[in-house]
Amino acid sequence: MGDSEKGKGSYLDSLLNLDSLRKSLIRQEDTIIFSLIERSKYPINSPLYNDTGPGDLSSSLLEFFIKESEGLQAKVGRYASPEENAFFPNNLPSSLLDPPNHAPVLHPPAAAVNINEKILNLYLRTLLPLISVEGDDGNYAVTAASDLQCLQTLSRRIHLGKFVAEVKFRDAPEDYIPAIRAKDREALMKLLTFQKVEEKIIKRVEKKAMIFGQEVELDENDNKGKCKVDPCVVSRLYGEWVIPLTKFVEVEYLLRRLD
Ligand SMILES: O=C(O)C(=O)C[C@]1(C(=O)O)C=C[C@@H](O)C=C1
Repeated sequence: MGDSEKGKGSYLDSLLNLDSLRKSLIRQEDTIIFSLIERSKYPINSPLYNDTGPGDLSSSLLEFFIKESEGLQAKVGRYASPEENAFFPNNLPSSLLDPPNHAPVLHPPAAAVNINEKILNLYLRTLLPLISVEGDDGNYAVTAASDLQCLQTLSRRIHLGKFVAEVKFRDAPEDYIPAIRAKDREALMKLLTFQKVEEKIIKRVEKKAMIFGQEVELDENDNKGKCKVDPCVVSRLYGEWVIPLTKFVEVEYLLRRLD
């Protein structure tokens, strides 16, 4: 087996193992928190989000930026990965690369679950005002790039729920199949919930936001203790949106698992 084959084997194994998926979710907390810290450098820059952009642009400047960026990334194979979901999946160009030659990990009809519209609305309406200050510094390109980074890291984390659901289903099909057949969302939610795991995550992300967002000074007395992103916003983000949306993806995936 060549190096690339070995790599593929362990990559697929890691997507079918609850411990390694949870490790990946923990590592993604760092990426999400750093992306929020980056976005908080810029003010809201609201002209980016106006319904119509400059000139004859019929969408917001941010939507235009996301569509064009996704088009470019699609050509380099981003959406050939089952972990990636586009915000504007219609009419994306094909990848220039050969498709991956391993068996799909996810159940094909269920793999199409995509809740990015919800994530985008939540980001724009609720999260952005909590992490950026009022104002307009005209830095629209870097602000849009920063928005896209936040959106993609959040989307990746939340949609990893499909893999978590697949592993849980494979581990105990006899528990899940009756609830899926009965389309019983509540029973599915109960089966896939681990309260203790959630409580730990919410505490950990608050602590990480406190540590990652500190001003680092050589003289400890100069550290005023102000964080770049409010740790309470990060724990709220996880408790009220990230974890519930991940669970929503898990349920949506499972409901299609027997199709
Ligand atoms: O770790 C799991 O079992 C998951 O399903 C992921 C997750 C999460 O979003 O972090 C969601 C539901 C569980 O209650 C715990 C954690």
